[in-house]
Amino acid sequence: MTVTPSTHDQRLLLVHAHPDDESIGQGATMARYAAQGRGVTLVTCTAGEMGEILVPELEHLAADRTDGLGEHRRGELADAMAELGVTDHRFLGGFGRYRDSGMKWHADGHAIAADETDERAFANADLTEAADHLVAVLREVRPQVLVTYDQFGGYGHPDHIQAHRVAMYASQLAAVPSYRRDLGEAHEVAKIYWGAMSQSRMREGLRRLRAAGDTTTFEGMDPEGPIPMASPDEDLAAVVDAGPEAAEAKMAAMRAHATQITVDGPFFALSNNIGNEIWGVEHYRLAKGTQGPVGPDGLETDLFAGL
Ligand SMILES: CC(=O)N[C@H]1[C@@H](O[C@@H]2[C@H](O)[C@H](O)[C@@H](O)[C@H](O)[C@H]2O)O[C@H](CO)[C@@H](O)[C@@H]1O
Ligand SMILES: [Zn+2]
Repeated sequence: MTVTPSTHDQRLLLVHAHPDDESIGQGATMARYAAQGRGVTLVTCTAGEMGEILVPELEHLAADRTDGLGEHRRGELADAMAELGVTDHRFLGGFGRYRDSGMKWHADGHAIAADETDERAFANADLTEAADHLVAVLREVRPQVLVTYDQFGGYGHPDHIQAHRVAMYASQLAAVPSYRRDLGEAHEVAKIYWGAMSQSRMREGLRRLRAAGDTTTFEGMDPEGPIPMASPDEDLAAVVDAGPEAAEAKMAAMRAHATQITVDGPFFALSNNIGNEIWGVEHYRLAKGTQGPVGPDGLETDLFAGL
């Protein structure tokens, strides 16, 4: 008799660069899988120390002032995990081991991006050393499914790109029995997915926003023109429609990241205009493994399909 793992034996591990990425990218999937009793582990590579601060009374936490934003976002992340029902969260190498590298085009003008000599910056980390921290977690948790960014980090943030590289490299190293036996017994992840945005769904959402008279959200983007950073349908392998409860949990988790996401910002404009259900639908590209049973659209509806 083939013994198939119950949902309680199924484990998903996600690798993200900053607190907030997990909720934005896969918050609904995380909430649904946690509610189903599946194991959900989040590894966050930095504490987001270099982020902007959208809450005026917290501006003193900025990196070039008290540098307290990382600790504050640690709390935001804990609140977001509580909203999603996720109980296993780790910082890569421990809290503060790797620092947010910043971005050159910081919204309020001062470019607080780490330079290439800043050894604390995640983007400058030694790839093998960073991957080894993740090898230890992969060999401990032994997930069947791993989720991270594509090679561009979704939109090109250096920490996202580095998180992709660390996740993909660590998944290979973890599977080699003779590699770093001190980090645990070898484990091969069966399926790896990259979070993705559906070009057709984004186009549909933009059309509805513009039809509802909203010309400011994603200003300048033409619904009939190119949709940056989105994947054509033929590149997608899975769509998780996590349902309304998970969508609400995802929105609550995004709200928890209050220094990064404002409820009147573009993240919420879409749902304010066309309904919250859009947040419950999350798309994926398959980077490793075999696509399991699919629906009429040619997409899996579950990341453990076929396992
Ligand atoms: C979603 C995400 O990856 N956020 C990152 C990103 O934040 C952006 C950054 O502060 C940029 O300067 C702003 O213009 C933009 O609006 C923000 O989304 O980069 C931050 C710094 O590395 C990081 O902390 C944040 O989590
Ligand atoms: Zn990020």
